[in-house]
Amino acid sequence: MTLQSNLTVHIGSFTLNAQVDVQPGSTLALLGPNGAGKSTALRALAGLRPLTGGVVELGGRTLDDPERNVFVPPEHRSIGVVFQDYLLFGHLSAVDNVAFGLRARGMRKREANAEATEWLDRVGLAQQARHKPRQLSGGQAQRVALARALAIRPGLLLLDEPLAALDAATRIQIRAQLRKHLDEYEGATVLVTHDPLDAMVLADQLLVVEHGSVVQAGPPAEIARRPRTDYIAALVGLNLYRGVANGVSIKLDDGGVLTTAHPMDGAVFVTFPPNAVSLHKNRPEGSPRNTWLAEVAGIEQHADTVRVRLNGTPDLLADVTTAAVAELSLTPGQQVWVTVKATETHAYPI
Ligand SMILES: Nc1ncnc2c1ncn2[C@@H]1O[C@H](COP(=O)(O)OP(=O)(O)OP(=O)(O)O)[C@@H](O)[C@H]1O
Repeated sequence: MTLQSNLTVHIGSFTLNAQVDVQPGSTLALLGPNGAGKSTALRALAGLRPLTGGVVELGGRTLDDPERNVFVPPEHRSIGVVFQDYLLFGHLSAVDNVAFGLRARGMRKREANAEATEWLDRVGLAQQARHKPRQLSGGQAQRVALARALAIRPGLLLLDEPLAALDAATRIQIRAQLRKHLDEYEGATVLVTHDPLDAMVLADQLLVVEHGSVVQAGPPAEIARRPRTDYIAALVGLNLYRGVANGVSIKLDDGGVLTTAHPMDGAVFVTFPPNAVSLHKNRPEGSPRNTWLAEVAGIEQHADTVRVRLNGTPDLLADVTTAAVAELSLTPGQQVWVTVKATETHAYPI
């Protein structure tokens, strides 16, 4: 079913305002920092938090419209949910958990059990059908919850941080399986995450929410290539600036000038990846056009690179090797020369 919604929710001083539309067979990820309003959006769609304003329509049916006094309670919406806070019923076996929604919708016990068993088989848990939730691993419980949500053949599937509680190895495995189930699922899916990798792997569309508002929407690759806020740029690991282009020269709004390879005019965003930055003790000779002096503000060790935060005009992130850190004997407070080739920068209109 197609989801069309315009969500306005007030909670105390917080306001969520977001348009969330998803086509059948498609997955939209809501991505954003803590407290942005992602879970609030999901709860509003599920009917667990009534709208203050706006509308929720699923398959042409109005589920919530405060202006017209329409509110369909959660159990009467064709919506399957996998939420962290009520993953499974502890006293029911895996198969009874999956059968629960079918029974609640009037299916006879034997039929519901047969369907539930099929669903458990589909998520690879036929052997665990009689297990209680406490006898399941985190990953298994997650799959039972997914089977329970899908068993009712909902028009809309809502997943709140479906992989957050899993350890790193299980996460990779469950992420791939979830992708497969979402590919097979014919309804619309809305997924909440603050892990960009989950969003990139699982979703066809991203909606980035900050402070209760949508700051960017589009396909994941497009958002990664053209981030519009610092949060998104940091998430996808890019340096991002706003400025005004005059040919290949871009005067940055917060100070500094960058040279880019392709001439442009007017207000632009300009980005370059941290691994395109070189650091030097002395001003390099015959260096690229983008050369400036900056001060090391922080050094963080990542898997196989070191991310260096630098204050300058402009500030930036640089990814360098451990060897380079040692060679430059980088320490916070130290001054270094920064270079970025014009061909490594990417500018696009605002
Ligand atoms: N029951 C509540 N009472 C008061 N404030 C609330 C309540 N639920 C949410 N909020 C506030 O609403 C805002 C949005 O919260 P929400 O849980 O939707 O964010 P989120 O993006 O899902 O964050 P997280 O990633 O931390 O789960 C926050 O500022 C939060 O403090």
